[in-house]
Amino acid sequence: MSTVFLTNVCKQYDSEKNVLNNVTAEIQSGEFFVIVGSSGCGKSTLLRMIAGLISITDGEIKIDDKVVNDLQPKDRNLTMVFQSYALFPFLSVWDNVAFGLKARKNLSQSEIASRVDNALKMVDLEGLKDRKPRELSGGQRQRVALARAVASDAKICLMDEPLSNLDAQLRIKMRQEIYALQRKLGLTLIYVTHDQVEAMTMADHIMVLHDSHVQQIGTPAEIYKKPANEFVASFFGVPPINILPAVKISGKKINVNNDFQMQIKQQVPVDNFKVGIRPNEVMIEAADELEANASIRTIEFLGDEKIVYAQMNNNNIEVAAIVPSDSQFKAFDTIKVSAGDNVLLFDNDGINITKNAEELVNA
Ligand SMILES: Nc1ncnc2c1ncn2[C@@H]1O[C@H](COP(=O)(O)OP(=O)(O)OP(=O)(O)O)[C@@H](O)[C@H]1O
Repeated sequence: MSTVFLTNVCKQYDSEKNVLNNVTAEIQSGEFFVIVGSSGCGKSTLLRMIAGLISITDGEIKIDDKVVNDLQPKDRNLTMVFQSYALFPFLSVWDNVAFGLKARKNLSQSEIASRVDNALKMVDLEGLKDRKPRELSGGQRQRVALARAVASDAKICLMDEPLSNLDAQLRIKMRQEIYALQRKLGLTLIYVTHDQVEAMTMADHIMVLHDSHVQQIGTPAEIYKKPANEFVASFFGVPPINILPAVKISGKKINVNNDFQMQIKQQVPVDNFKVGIRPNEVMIEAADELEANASIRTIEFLGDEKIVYAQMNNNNIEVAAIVPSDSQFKAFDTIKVSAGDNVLLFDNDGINITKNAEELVNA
């Protein structure tokens, strides 16, 4: 077992403001847990506190039933993979992997050799064991860092943006390799990234950090379909969800951005609010200037589909719509924008006030 419990963890560096406030989470043994958020939101700080590399200002970190607040990193039974790989340039691949094991002083030569050989086999690097890091590609260097984590035999592995130095294709490949390795070894993996696609594709659970606070913890599907607030809704999805101001007309009928009216599935408890419409829920049709409520600015061709970016008539708001790639829209066309009823509703503080899909069935 290797479950990590965070309870009201706070961090304050020198300034008065807390970088992190009351972070509480339970990271289950054997799960792939992703911490995501924009640059500077405190992801690395949180990971380093779990590792024991920096102290926590307040709160408690527990691994299984042991409070580890004051334990040295080496006594926490975890391993860490950094963005920079942290390899020794003058040591071979084999020696890089063996280094941490030799430093422990409690392992025999043969135990070390068997662990290193096994780890290199796991990450498919047996053939390159005598090379120096400079003789490896970025992906291979990343694999050496992974082999080090595998050889350590720790059940908790912390990774800080491990793929950010790799090109897009290699990132996808390594993503799959890390995922497979995590599953095979049953590791509790805590993985930091700012990349929402990495988070969505790999995580069992995602923690979204913003503004020094946890915004939401949930499965990828929960985070995408039932975002806690406007920030979370906007963070996930490419292109991002469209957010437009709306007012209630009567019952379930609303006016969106003073550009179009629509029927939604629920009553809204406030008169002014916001509607979130994913680009695949936006409908557009050609319209003459009298009928139109938007005009097309640019179109991006993506192969099977196109993304149309249109300027709404009111409030200078741009809306993105996903349309089939054979549709004939072009820049500067005037169009009529509308939406299906599968929308999210946010109050003016950005809190999601959409009723659950289950409730909507009977609403
Ligand atoms: N040693 C330090 N002393 C003072 N402030 C720090 C220190 N380390 C980080 N910070 C500040 O704490 C905040 C969070 O930093 P952190 O590196 O944890 O963010 P991050 O989410 O990992 O960002 P990125 O994605 O850019 O790496 C930032 O405002 C940063 O400037």
